[in-house]
Amino acid sequence: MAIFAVSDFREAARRRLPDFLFNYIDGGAFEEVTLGRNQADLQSLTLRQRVLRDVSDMDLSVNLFGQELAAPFLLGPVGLAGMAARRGEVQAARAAAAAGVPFCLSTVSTCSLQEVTQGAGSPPWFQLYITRDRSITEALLDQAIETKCTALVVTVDMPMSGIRYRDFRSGMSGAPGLKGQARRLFQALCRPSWSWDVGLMGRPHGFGNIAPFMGGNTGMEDFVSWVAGNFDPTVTWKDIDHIRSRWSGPLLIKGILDPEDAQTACAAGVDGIIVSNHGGRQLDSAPSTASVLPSIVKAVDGKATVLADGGVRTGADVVKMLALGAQGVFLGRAWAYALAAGGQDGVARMIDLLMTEMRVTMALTGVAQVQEICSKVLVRQ
Ligand SMILES: Cc1cc2nc3c(=O)[nH]c(=O)nc-3n(C[C@H](O)[C@H](O)[C@H](O)COP(=O)(O)O)c2cc1C
Ligand SMILES: CCCCC(=O)C(=O)O
Repeated sequence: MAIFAVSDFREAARRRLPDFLFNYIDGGAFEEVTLGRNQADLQSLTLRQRVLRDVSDMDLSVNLFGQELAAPFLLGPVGLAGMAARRGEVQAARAAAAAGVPFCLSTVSTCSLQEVTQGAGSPPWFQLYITRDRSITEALLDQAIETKCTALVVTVDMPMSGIRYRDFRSGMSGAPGLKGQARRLFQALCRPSWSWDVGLMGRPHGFGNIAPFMGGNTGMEDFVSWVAGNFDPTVTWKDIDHIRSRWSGPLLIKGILDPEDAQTACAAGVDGIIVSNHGGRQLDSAPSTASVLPSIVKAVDGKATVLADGGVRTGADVVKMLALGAQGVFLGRAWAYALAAGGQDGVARMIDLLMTEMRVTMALTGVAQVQEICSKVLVRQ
């Protein structure tokens, strides 16, 4: 199908992926209220059209943590994204490296940190989950240090995995044993081009970084039960202090949605905060990220770099997040859909598309430099 926008990538992904995988990527927690709010609140913001301001000298580049980015967005951590296409995270990381934007590898990727680093020719950012068995967290942290990852993102909004009814309904989880396997196999057989590309059921992939800790188990239900058993409800700010003492590079906390938590994060010495509700996959009925971003930027008061994600599907959405005070934006589903639809080329195309949309949006709002984007590009409501 012809692709012009991220919404087309989503439709192409829906057609190409087996049902359980598309719904895992596309879905959110419980009734998906927050998932809907993220996009709806961004869409409800009105941009201010300005004219006759010479916007010919356009520059999208930004510097984050001493790293030069070609555009103010990056590919955020998406677990199991690698199942969307053969050696998927390597393909996405290559597209990101070629475009000059960072790629952040999830703890629960299908390709390992080593494979992604070798495949892309440079180390990615690494996203760390703190596991119940802290020796796993330590081992992952050691790997990130050895690999010289360019930033560490500690995700803190998952002391417990959110409940996603779509995963139950599709057979991704909640249908253990043969029944679940048979359902997923049937869905894969209905998607021959995906099955051919990734190998039946993504089997050759394994579960990258966590595979060594899964005791030789390689099935989807093994993954789901590993996750359920290893996410740790005892996590506190002390764990962040510990990670801060071990990690000297840029440290970001992902999953902040409250100004008080943002201030505590600054006091813990983090370099960056990612305002995120995990793409509406954790606390359903939590506010959209766009709605809380300005109050968090105010609370942080320049003590850390504030990034944001949630519902970003267009270049205009990126501009809006920056207008609300973010210094950079993480993409989630946008790149996962593109990877599913077209592998490395799909992700490259998606990045290019967002850059083009940003340029046009900036030109029509009368700004040429990313640094000029501020609340003035929004119509006050
Ligand atoms: C399929 C999927 C898997 C995800 N896995 C992770 C993960 O492993 N670690 C993490 O920190 N965030 C994860 N996230 C959350 C994303 O990093 C990001 O916060 C979210 O997708 C942003 O919302 P958006 O997809 O609407 O842009 C995942 C999101 C999706 C859609
Ligand atoms: C299943 C939990 C790990 C991946 C993740 O963070 C997500 O699916 O949102």
